[in-house]
This record gives sequence, structure tokens and C-alpha cells, in this order.
Amino acid sequence: MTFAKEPPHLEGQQDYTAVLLCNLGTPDAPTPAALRRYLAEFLSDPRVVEIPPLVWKTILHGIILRVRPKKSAAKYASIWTPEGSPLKVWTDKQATLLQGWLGERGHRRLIVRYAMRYGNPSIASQLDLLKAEGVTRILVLPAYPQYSGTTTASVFDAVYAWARTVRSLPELRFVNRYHDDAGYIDALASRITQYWRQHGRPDRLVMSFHGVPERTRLLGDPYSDECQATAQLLAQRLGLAPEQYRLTFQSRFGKAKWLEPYTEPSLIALAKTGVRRVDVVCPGFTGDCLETLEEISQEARNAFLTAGGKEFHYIPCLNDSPEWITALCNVAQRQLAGWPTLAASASAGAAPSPELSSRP
Ligand SMILES: C=CC1=C(C)c2cc3[nH]c(cc4nc(cc5[nH]c(cc1n2)c(C)c5CCC(=O)O)C(CCC(=O)O)=C4C)c(C)c3C=C
Ligand SMILES: [Fe+2]
Ligand SMILES: [Fe+2]
Repeated sequence: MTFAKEPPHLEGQQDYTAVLLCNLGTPDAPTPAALRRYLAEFLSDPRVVEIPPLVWKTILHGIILRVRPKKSAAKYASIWTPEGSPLKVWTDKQATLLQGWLGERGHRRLIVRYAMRYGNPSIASQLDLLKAEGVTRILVLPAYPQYSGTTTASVFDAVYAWARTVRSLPELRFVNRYHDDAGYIDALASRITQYWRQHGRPDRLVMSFHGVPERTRLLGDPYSDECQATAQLLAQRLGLAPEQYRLTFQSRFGKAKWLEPYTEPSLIALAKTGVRRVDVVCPGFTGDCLETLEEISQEARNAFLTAGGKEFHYIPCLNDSPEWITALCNVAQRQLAGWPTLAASASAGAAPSPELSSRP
């Protein structure tokens, strides 16, 4: 094990605190080559695929990375924006807004950045940058409200791996979950009621969460319970009776059993039993991405309409909604308590330089 030489601190820039908003990651371009790189990193994470490494390496390199990149690239191409992948665009925007809003609440000695667990900008590269800028305290804030070993713990793994190379460590704090946070639930409810004010109400609201293998639940992953808790709180907040909404799980990967009920078969069943209009919301995704814009808003829509459904509405994710940024500020602020982000020490100045706050 080698430890990096400590970067020289710039005059007046020591003693900052940072919030690092961490999301899953996304390919750099909607091309098979970029997808191969991204999927190779993602699907080699033992937190994501719990199959004996040698067996999995053969399947991953022999089959999946030969077939999937081309198919996935075409899906990404259908949702790509001039600014890049939606997941990255929203995460970047959320970090910028969080910086501004926390600044308005007086947190002047605070830098907010975002990082991706897979792809760019990597967690290690952003932590290096923060350290070089004189950050001595870091709050790691995953973009996932529900805790799962497959996502949240994997973000933490990347932070610990970086920490193992560092001589003089910053103080580190981690947010594990906020699936039942009142601000998060209120932000979801307000997103949905605003949508209904404009477009009327559905026969059923489907709350679709990303799935995980059923085996992870049996092995003690709390993700499934936390999705159920979010759905129940949201339904309560919206005043929905049990028969007016349904919780489903999407994005099954591979042949194993995943958390049920699956989203697409549930939508088909609803259409076949005469449900005319469904609205689908994805509360586990805090920003729109491939899984919402393509899998739900394109594929699931087609499946529901083909099965006889009449109207399919996709309600966008929280993205940059003011209620959501407020909730995120509150989640961060609770964990920042006791750290001197509000105090401006005489020697170090009151606010990060414009250069510091505008870097990606
Ligand atoms: C929101 C929480 C997520 C959990 C839990 C999660 C678990 C999980 N995912 C896979 C496999 C894939 N997921 C893919 C995309 C993807 N997954 C999430 C979030 C969670 N995943 C997001 C936000 C995205 C979209 C990324 C984007 O760029 O927009 C993909 C890649 C897409 C594709 O090629 O189809 C795969 C593969 C597993 C196996 C897993 C749990 C074990
Ligand atoms: Fe996923
Ligand atoms: Fe998907």
C-alpha cells in the first residue's frame, strides 16, 4: 500500500467542508464503446453482481459485454440531450442548486460537488480535487433515498477505497438513507399533485422502483422494506386508498428472480382488467435517467397501450423541483450539524472563491 504525497494547501483555502452528491453513473456517450467501458465497470462491482467472480467474469466478458453495449447504446441515444446523459445533467444541476441554496442559508464555507460511482467524474477524482482545495470535512450524500447494498454501500466502498490511499484523511460522514424523510415525501407528493392539477387524475397510480435480486432481500438488504415504506408514506400523503395505487419493481437484469411485482407485467395486467388510465411515478430515482425516460416512458408505455390501456402518463422525477432541493438541503444540513460551515474565520475569508464554487 502506498500513500499519496499531501497536496500543498492554497493560502486561505484550508478548512472547508464539502458535500459530495454521489449518483450511479452513466456512459460518456451513447455509443457501444462507451457503453462497454461503463457496463464493464458497473457489472464488475461485487456489490452489484453477487456471483462467484471467476464464473461471472466468463459470462460478463464472454456474453454480456459482446451483446448488451450495442443494444443499450441505442436506448441511450433515444434519451440523450445536447448537454449529455440526463442522469448526469440532473445530478450536476442538483449539486449546483444545493450549493446555492445552502449558501443562502449561511453555509459559506461549504463546497458542493457531484460524483459518479461508475464512469465520470469518479468518486476518487472528486475527492482528490476537494482535498487539493483544502477540504477537511466531507459529507457523502448518495442520490438514493432507499438504502441498498447494491448502490449506497457501493458508493461508500469507493470512498473507503480512496481513503486507503490518503495520508491525512478528511473527517468523513455518510448519509445512509432518507426514504422516509418528510421533505422528500412532500416533494414527491407535490410533484404528483401539480401534475394532476394539469392533466387530471388516473384510475391507478403505479409507483415503480428499480428492482434488486430477491436473493439480496433474503440476505438482509433493507431496500425492499424501504421502498414499501416510501410508497406507503407517499400514498398516505396523497390520500390514496390501497386500491388506488400499486408498488412495482422495474429493470430486472438477468434470469434470477427479482423483487416482485414486476412493473411491465403489472401494467399489462391492469390494462387487461380494464384500467383505462395509469400514471407512473418513479420515487426511487431522484433524477430522470435511462430507467425512467426509456424503460418507463417508452417501453412500459407501449406495453400498457398495446395491452388495451387507453392513457399512460409518466410523471417526471424530482429533478430540480424546489421542494426537492429544499429537502436535500435539510437532509444535508442535519448531517452537517457541528461542523463549522456557517462560521467565517477571519484568516480564511467568508466564502469559497468563485473558482471553487463553479468547478464541475
Ligand atoms: C435507484 C436505485 C438503483 C438500484 C437499487 C440499482 C440496482 C441494480 N441495477 C442493476 C443493473 C443495471 N442498472 C442500470 C441502470 C441504472 N440503474 C440505476 C439505479 C439503480 N440500480 C440507474 C439510475 C440507472 C440508469 C443509469 C443511466 O445512465 O441513466 C443498468 C444499465 C443500463 C442498461 O444497460 O440497460 C444496468 C445493467 C443491477 C444488476 C442492480 C442490482 C443488483
Ligand atoms: Fe440499476
Ligand atoms: Fe433498464
